[in-house]
Amino acid sequence: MESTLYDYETAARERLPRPVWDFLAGGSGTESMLNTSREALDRLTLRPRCLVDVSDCRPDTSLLGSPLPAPLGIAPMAYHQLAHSDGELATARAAGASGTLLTVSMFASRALEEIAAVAGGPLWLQLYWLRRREPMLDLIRRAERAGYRALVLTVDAPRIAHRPRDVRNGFALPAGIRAANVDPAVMTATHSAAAGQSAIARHAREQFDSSITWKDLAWLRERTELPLVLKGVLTAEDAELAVQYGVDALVVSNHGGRQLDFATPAPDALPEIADAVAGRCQLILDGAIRHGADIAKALCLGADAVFVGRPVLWGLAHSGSDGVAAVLRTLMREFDEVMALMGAPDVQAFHRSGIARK
Ligand SMILES: Cc1cc2nc3c(=O)[nH]c(=O)nc-3n(C[C@H](O)[C@H](O)[C@H](O)COP(=O)(O)O)c2cc1C
Ligand SMILES: CC(C)CC(=O)C(=O)O
Repeated sequence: MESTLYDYETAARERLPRPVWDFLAGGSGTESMLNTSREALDRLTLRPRCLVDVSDCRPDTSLLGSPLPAPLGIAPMAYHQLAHSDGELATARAAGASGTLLTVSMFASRALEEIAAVAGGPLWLQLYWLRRREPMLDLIRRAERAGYRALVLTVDAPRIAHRPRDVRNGFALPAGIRAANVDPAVMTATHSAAAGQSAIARHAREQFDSSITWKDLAWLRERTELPLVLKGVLTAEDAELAVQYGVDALVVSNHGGRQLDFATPAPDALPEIADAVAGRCQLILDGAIRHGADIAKALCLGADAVFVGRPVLWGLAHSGSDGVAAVLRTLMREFDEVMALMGAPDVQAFHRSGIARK
């Protein structure tokens, strides 16, 4: 197996058709944001403590009541079948092998129930807010019945941003890959794009409800008992509102550089958000998590856990379920080592004093 996550990236780039690679790897606008979260994490150095008993490091934790083997989950990503024909089933099997949390995208290419049948770890379901609310409520009911443990509403995508690679490639979903869980009547335009258009962006323009506000969140809150997570929050102001509206966790995220160009890099936004919520809801950081040390840095900045995105798709493209399992194992092995060498025997031992800025 490969030794770092970047080895899987190389393999995935070699294996995948160019337009698919560009869809997975690409960003919005000038693509300036593809690197900013990485740069923000790289600016942080770790401040280790010595002579701490680390003979029995405990990386385990819990998110919204679900025990996890490490403060690590899989970010929601659409259409895993683009990377491997087994799609989300392969991802769920790999995540389940270690009990890792998998967030299933609203636009998963396998059925929610099929994914639940093979998953050994906790599952959350991510939603975009559609103009037609019934298909969304239908999905929520199905997720509740299938044992999903939380809903993740993505709030940084009232529309899908201009992504130049997809536009250049006229990106549309290949035949045979589709959103397996959403009423086909709502999945307009995903399989054909005129030159100079992205089918994904056009679909979102036709079907996403860009008029929703905090009031609608209250409407959603009333319709499900599942914990509610907002993904894509980047300011203390919105974090405060989220707490007031009864949100249980936030994913501090700039959507992997795929939405607002020139947004605050998520690691830079995290401390003000952690200060604002002061433990009233749990916090997850996503974007550019590529090494176990990034998990440690996120915890020091105030996160309870991180989500990893593209590396999971690299693992899928490399070797399906085995590749995803290897990506997760690599991150956990690296985190375990960082814990020992940082003098942090458990996840509570990470504080802001554990990092310095270069
Ligand atoms: C191919 C792809 C598809 C994605 N699909 C979704 C999605 O359906 N819903 C969502 O909330 N975020 C989606 N995201 C964003 C991820 O959840 C996550 O925020 C981002 O990928 C994290 O950055 P990383 O890839 O650098 O780890 C997607 C990202 C990628 C790369
Ligand atoms: C199908 C898209 C709406 C998902 C995606 O590409 C994204 O959220 O970045």
